[in-house]
Order: sequence, then C-alpha cells, then structure tokens
Amino acid sequence: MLSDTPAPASAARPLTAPAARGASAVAHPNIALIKYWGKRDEQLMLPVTDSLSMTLDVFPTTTHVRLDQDAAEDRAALNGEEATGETLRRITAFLDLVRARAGSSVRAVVDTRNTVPTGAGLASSASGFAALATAAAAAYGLRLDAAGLSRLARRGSGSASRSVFSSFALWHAGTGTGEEGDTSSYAEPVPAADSLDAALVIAVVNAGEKAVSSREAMRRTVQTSPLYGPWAASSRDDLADMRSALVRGDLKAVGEIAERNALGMHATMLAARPAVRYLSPATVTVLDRVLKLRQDGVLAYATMDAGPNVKVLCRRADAADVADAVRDAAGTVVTARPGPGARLLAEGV
Ligand SMILES: Nc1ncnc2c1ncn2[C@@H]1O[C@H](COP(=O)(O)OP(=O)(O)OP(=O)(O)O)[C@@H](O)[C@H]1O
Ligand SMILES: C[C@@](O)(CCOP(=O)(O)OP(=O)(O)O)CC(=O)O
Repeated sequence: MLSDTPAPASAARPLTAPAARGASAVAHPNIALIKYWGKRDEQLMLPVTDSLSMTLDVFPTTTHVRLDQDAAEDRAALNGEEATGETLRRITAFLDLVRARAGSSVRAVVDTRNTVPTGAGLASSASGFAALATAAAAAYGLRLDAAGLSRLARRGSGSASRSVFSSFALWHAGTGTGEEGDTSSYAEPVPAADSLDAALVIAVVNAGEKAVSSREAMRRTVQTSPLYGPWAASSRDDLADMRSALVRGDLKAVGEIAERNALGMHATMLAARPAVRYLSPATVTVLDRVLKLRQDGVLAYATMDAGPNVKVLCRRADAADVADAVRDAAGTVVTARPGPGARLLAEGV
C-alpha cells in the first residue's frame, strides 16, 4: 500500500521483488489549480513549469495488470473495449518502461475502467496512468517509494504524477536534462489548512472525447503561441502565491489564483497557430453563473482543463448552492472533495 510519506530508501533492499502474476490498483483524477501546460522534454515527460492540483474523491479508475508468459504482444481493454491506436501505443510504451526497469520481457494483459468520461478534459489520463503505474509496478515486482511511483506515472501522462498523492500535490518541473531531469521531476504532497474546506463542483457540459488531445494541444502551444512564454513566467508567481494561500486557508486567494492561471492557459492555446479552443458556449454560460455567484457574495471560482467542462472551486458549505446555480447549463453536476492517492488493491491475482 502507498502512503503519502515516501518510504525511507534502504540500501539493503533489492530494487525489484519477485514479479506477481498480476496486480490491481485504483487512482482518482486530479484537477490542477496551477496548470501543467507544456513540456521541455517530450521523451522524458518533463514539464516547463511546476503545477499544483487537488486529487478528487470521485471518478476512480481501477486497473488490473496480468502478466502473460505466452503472449507476444501486450493487450489492453479500456472500459471493456479492446484498446487500439494511440491508447494501446501509450499503454505498451509505458509497460516497456516498466519491463526495462524490472528486467522482464513478459507481456501483459491490462483491464482498465474509468468512471470519469475518457478524454473529456476531466483528467482520465491522470487517474488512468496513476492506476496503471501502481498496478504494473507491483505486477512486475518494482519496488518504488511514493516519489518513485510518481516519476513512473509521469512517463505515462504528466498529470498522473500528481494522482499518486491524496489531496493537494505539487509536481516539480525538475531541473536539468537526462537522468538529472528525470530524477528531479516528481510530485509530492503540499500542506493546506483544514479551514480551507474546499470542494470542486464539476459541471460536465460535454462528456464527449475531445478532438485534439492534451498532448498535441500543449505541443502546438509551446511551439507556436506567442503568449506561452509570458504565461509560463506568470505561472511561477502563481504557484508561489497559491502555496501560501493554501497554507493560510484563504479560499478567496486560492480561487482567484486558480481562475487566472487557467484562463491564462486557455489564452495561450487560443493564440496558438492554428488555435486550439476547448471552451464552448455552455462553458461560457457556466463562467457567467460563477461570476453571478461571486456578485451574490458566494466564493466561487472556475478552472477548465483541455475540454469544455468547468470545475468550480468553492467552500464545501456552498457546494449545493453552486451546483444549483450551474445545473441547467450542464448535463451532469458532481461535487468532489479532496480525495485519496493511488493505492494497490490486490497483488498476485
Ligand atoms: N484508464 C486509462 N488507462 C490508460 N490510458 C488511458 C486511460 N484513460 C485515458 N487514457 C488515455 O488518455 C487519453 C486521454 O488523455 P487526455 O490527456 O487527452 O485527456 P484527459 O486526461 O481526459 O483530459 P485532461 O488532460 O485535460 O485532464 C485517452 O485517449 C487514452 O489514450
Ligand atoms: C490541461 C491539463 O489537464 C493538462 C494535462 O495534460 P496531460 O497530463 O493529460 O498530458 P500528457 O502529459 O501529454 O499526457 C492541466 C493539468 O492537469 O495540469
């Protein structure tokens, strides 16, 4: 089982354990309050900026990895359907990394189930690769502390590095290149005052799969958007302000910083060539409702990822009112609270 506290490194302990026949794990999506948008190394999955998120207590992904000594290729099913194309390629590339570290050539059968809509800007790749990293590491007998698991999950999807941890997590961009970059880029828990008592009201305006993946959109933004550099620079200040607002339990400041950071990220992609636009008319309707809530004295702030869906940060005590205010603009409204980190469910099965 994983805890938020990294296990102490033990020189005497071997790096690998005997491979289990299989393992299953669960992980939850996380929503960034300071966004990750842009890589400085695509192969090692090193980001340009630090990011900070809240892991949710809703929408778990459950993943089972079974080693198959007789198989010539990896196979995977996502939500009961055989994975193909880019999804299978990402899973296989990830398993290749795990195998290389474990010194194994055995293929695997992966069964993964999301309860969050897949590829809709609701962090399915975060819960998906955090669960896969946890299950695959156990199945192949890799012994990893929490930071090591976060580094591994990062290689599947950057945002997955943060879903290893409960509640609020900071993913360090890291420094340098090669091994130094790889080692220095991982997530860890960050403190937040209990008095913050935050909730995220998730307005699902469209659960459909996006046309442009986060990976492609951020690549295009870094390469072509004149606004990218200024946003990345301001994001560094946002992060410092966010950390101190969390510790103070200052929900107003947390919300203001999160909202400006997210709107800035969307501005960078609107200025990309060609532009990437995830926000839809329904998104804007929800943003108007959030503004109205604030005018009425409710602390409510919006953040959006690579999709049209809006997550409204508010106090837990106000969550029901916030949900009521956005319900008619969204198909589904789900209220989330800070949730658990990734964890192993079973080993050897
Ligand atoms: N459970 C899973 N296991 C493995 N891969 C997954 C899983 N869920 C999603 N993915 C992969 O992640 C892709 C979606 O990633 P993408 O980052 O574009 O969207 P998202 O994570 O839903 O949204 P966002 O990045 O904005 O939060 C899917 O098309 C699929 O390839
Ligand atoms: C907008 C975001 O949700 C982008 C997440 O991007 P991904 O982590 O899905 O991208 P890859 O690393 O290429 O897999 C912001 C965030 O979660 O910080």
